[in-house]
This record gives sequence, C-alpha cells and structure tokens, in this order.
Amino acid sequence: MEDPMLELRHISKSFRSKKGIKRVLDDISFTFPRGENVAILGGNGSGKSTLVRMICGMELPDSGRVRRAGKVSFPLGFAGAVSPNMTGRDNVRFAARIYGADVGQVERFVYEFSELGRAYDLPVVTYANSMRARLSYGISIALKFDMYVADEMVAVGDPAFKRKCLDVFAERAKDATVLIVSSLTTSPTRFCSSGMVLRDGRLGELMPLPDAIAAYDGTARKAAASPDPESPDPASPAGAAH
Ligand SMILES: Nc1ncnc2c1ncn2[C@@H]1O[C@H](COP(=O)(O)OP(=O)(O)OP(=O)(O)O)[C@@H](O)[C@H]1O
Repeated sequence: MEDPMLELRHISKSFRSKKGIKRVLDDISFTFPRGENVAILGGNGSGKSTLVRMICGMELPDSGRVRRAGKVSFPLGFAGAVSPNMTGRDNVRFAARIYGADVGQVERFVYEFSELGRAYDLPVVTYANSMRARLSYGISIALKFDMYVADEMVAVGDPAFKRKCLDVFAERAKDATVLIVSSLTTSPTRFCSSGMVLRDGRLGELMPLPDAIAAYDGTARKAAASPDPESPDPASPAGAAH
C-alpha cells in the first residue's frame, strides 16, 4: 500500500484494575490509508479512548509503535487542549503557535466560529460548559491537520451549532483523512465509508461501513447478553459519555 497516513504496529496496552491486569489493547496492527475515512466502532469500555490516545500521541503504548506520516489532530473538541486560567483568545493564540499555524487567522476563525463574543477575552474558568465546548471544538477545527480524529464527539452545542460543526468538519474532511471512533453507529455515517469493530482488545477487519455497523450491532447484542464485569455501566454517571 502506498503512502499510508498512520500505521499501528503491534500496539498493546494494559491497565491495573481491582481484578488484576486488564489488557485493553491486544497486539493491534493496522495501516490507515491516506484519504480513506474510517470508523472504529466499539462498545463502552472496549478501549476506544485508549486507542485514540495512542493514535494522537497523548499516551504511549506498553509495546508497539505508532507511525504518523503527517499531522494528526488531538481528539476533536478535546477539553484538555484548553487552559482554564487563560482567556479564550490566549488559549487560541497559544494553540496556534504550538501547531505552527497563522496566529491571527486562527484567532479570528475561532472568534467567529465559537460565538463567544466578549467572553472570548475572559478566562475560560468563567465559561459555562457549552462555551468551553465551543472554544475547544473551534480550536481543533481551526487548525489544519492531515488526519482529524474524533473520539465520540463529532459536533458540540445546540442543534444549530452542531450543524455548523458538521459543515466545517465536512470542509476540512475534503483535504484530510478522518478517523471517527464511536460507540454510536450514527456518528460516522456522514463522513466514513469504511469501518471496523474494536472488541476484546482487537480490531476486526476493515469493511464497508454498513457491514461494519451490522457486525458491530451483532457483537453489541452479544456483549449486552454477557456484559464485561470490568466495563463501566453505561447507565451510571461514571460510564456516561465524556
Ligand atoms: N488510565 C487508566 N487506568 C486504569 N484503567 C483504565 C485507564 N484508562 C482506561 N482504563 C480502562 O480501560 C478500559 C477501556 O477504557 P476506554 O476509556 O479506552 O474505553 P472506551 O471504549 O473509550 O469506553 P467508553 O465508550 O465508555 O468511553 C476500561 O475498562 C477502563 O476502565
């Protein structure tokens, strides 16, 4: 395969739990072709966010290697990208400088996109959650990446704002590769043509998205019939989407 966007080579990751060591990612290897938008579908606790952290370089695997052939985003709307003690504007300028982007351009884009108005110049700690979400999403979508990674969250805000997020994301997706990691089969349908299922620490084979959704629905039903005792209960606050 020519010029892959991202390669995962024998990625494994374990965490210590009350019941001992849990292997969350188990020797995952996969090559993401450039320009092919892929969805990874997995149930709660299947290791999606762990895999995303490895892909985005936010955490190292215990073993294995991630090779990126371009700029890979942090997860869309990632709240950790924003410092609460800085103003919205200063956060944006900081992120733009780190990623080597045109600071003025990114600053203006996020100002207009986020609809924060005068709050743009107030410390983020004073923001309501929805305002933080609009700022974080604005930063992630203002920066130009070769690959955009979404962990569940493809859009934020009220329905009108979500539509705007999706339209801008669609613009970016024209020149970039998209990876959407989700427990919901609805999120990837607009952007991804193929998908695979993450289950028991392994990635299934890459297939057309409708087939991946069918395979995921099948495994999700099986998992519901015999839930993993270590997975958080999706109905409990700790298991709710982050
Ligand atoms: N830092 C950590 N320390 C200990 N255990 C962890 C850590 N991060 C993740 N885990 C465990 O690894 C497993 C997978 O977690 P992860 O958040 O990657 O799953 P997920 O598929 O993203 O779940 P969800 O859909 O509920 O967000 C879970 O059992 C979780 O409790």
